[in-house]
Amino acid sequence: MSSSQELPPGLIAELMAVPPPNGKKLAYGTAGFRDKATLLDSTFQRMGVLAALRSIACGGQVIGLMVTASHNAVEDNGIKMIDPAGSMLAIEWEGHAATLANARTEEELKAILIALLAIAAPSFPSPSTPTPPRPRPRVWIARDTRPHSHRLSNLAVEGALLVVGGKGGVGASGGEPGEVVDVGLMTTPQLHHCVRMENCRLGDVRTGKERSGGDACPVIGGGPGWQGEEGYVRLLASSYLALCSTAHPTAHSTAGPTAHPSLPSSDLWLDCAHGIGALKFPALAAAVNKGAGASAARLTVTLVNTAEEENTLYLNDKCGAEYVQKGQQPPKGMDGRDKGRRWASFDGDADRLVYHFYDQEGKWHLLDGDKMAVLAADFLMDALKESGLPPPETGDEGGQAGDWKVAVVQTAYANGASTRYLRDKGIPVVFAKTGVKYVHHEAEKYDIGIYFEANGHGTVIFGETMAKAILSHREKLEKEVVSESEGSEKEKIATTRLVCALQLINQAVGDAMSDLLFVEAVLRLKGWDIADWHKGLYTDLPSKQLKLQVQDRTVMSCNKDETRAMTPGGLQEALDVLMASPAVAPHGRVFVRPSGTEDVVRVYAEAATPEIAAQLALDASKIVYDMAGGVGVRPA
Ligand SMILES: CC(=O)N[C@H]1[C@@H](OP(=O)(O)O)O[C@H](CO)[C@@H](O)[C@@H]1O
Ligand SMILES: [Mg+2]
Repeated sequence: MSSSQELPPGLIAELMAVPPPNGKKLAYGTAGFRDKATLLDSTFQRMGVLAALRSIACGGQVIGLMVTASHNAVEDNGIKMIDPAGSMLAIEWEGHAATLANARTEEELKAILIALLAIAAPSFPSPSTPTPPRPRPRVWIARDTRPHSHRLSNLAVEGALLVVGGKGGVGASGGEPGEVVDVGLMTTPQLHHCVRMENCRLGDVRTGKERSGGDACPVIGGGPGWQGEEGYVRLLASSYLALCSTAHPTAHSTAGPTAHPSLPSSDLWLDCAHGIGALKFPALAAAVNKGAGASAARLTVTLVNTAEEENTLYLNDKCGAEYVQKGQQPPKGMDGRDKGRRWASFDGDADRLVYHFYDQEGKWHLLDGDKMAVLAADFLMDALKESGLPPPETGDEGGQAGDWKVAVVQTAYANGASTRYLRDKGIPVVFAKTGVKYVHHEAEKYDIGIYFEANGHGTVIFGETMAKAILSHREKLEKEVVSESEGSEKEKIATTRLVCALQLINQAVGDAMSDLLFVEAVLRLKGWDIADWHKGLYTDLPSKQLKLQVQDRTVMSCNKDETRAMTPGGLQEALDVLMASPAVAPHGRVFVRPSGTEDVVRVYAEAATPEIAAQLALDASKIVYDMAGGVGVRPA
């Protein structure tokens, strides 16, 4: 059993010297800890400690810490942990994070730290099972461009060093100190990628067995040096270019977009939300254009709302994916002169993406996460059908390729029209609670799980069996004697498209830069520009989102997919009356839920017209205000 003697010397004293914020119960929410930056010193230091212990628990694999508050205003900051596979922190450790962050006395700190050490590195007292050597912990820390991110990142580094050792300290490993690397400015998805790839390269650190060279990752297959930020750029640029090159010969020519007016213009306007995307996208675009030459794959990007230096003060201010999607409005820097231009918006840490444009009549349109989910699902289902991929090894004869499990995961916020479109095309749709960890976890249950929350956070997850099947199918096709049949050419193109998608799309987490390249490639392959995409799939039902403050949002609870409020009693019944009214039925729907990232209750309504949707949202807000303890001015 571990005891306080096992704790690194001085650890408790160091943590007691930086107490948690008064009167605050910290929760590790959908996106880690997130609050006003001035309240988080203790939390950052302790997350450094926790990351080192998590690394020991994971056998010395790299654990990531991302310092960001994503789409929140600049005065906020936050920190979230990245597990060895580049995924979000295992849900069972979220509780440990909250207990450690909220510990106020020496006893509370000792209790949680000893418990964590026992989990991370159980010692076996009996001589027959000698305690295995404790792995050397490894922690990588990255940050976004907020003015306070660097200072807070240093606190996390110091916290990690208290456990890892270094600075002359003896690491928890008892032997030589581990490693704490400040990898500096990165987008959140870049750190997810770097953590995943480094652990793929390391192989099983317990045995020290390095993976054979080139096998960068069991899911996306071999490839020279896809580790690190440079590897990230190399992987995305090469797979984007390979995807664009699968255009059917008749559709594209190397003469560039002007050769085929139906092709999208290579011009793209990118609203960077004054965030990290402005610093990181140019390197990716340069790598793309180095390989694109004058071909249709070329990207001519105009950056708007940039962040020239590290401490931007206007992060997400009247711009960025959250502002555009929630407000259904163009970002600053865009106006009616932009008719027909293809615009995209990142959020502050470049893990969310939405598209938008002014049509020739000067009307502004949003293409949100639902539009990307449907574009991706359409494209990948067609590629799967045309690839000739053999059915999964189901053990019984006669399996059909249709046995691969593909689904689009949506949340209650998905526009009803998108759900209808997918189901009408025979593409399975399942629902999950709102929050990246819920939809990501649900998507992992499928061979291809597609999820894009309406706010633009999303990705496509290929299961390992599916990924291996796609890669070996391509290998088989490449070895086949070149057959002139159109069928085999079609199979090759479709299979290559699946491989490129597998490698281009960030498998670890929603990634605005990776998603943008995927959309740009698919638009080129379909010969669509943004107006074609907007009208080529389905027409959104008008919708409206509101949020209001209540005394205590935990009085509200919802059912499994958050489409109905379970408490407070009577509230859902009142909403049902609104939805049953002749003016609203049959398309109108409204739901309310407590936010997991802000101290608000969110309201979403959609209906046949913008006016009905707005009125429905307002009437629902009044019911929430009256029945769930609204504060401030009653909605009117
Ligand atoms: C309506 C909405 O956009 N909700 C967002 C928001 O969660 P809330 O629990 O609604 O605050 O932040 C989450 C983390 O970024 C994201 O996953 C989710 O989609
Ligand atoms: Mg974000």
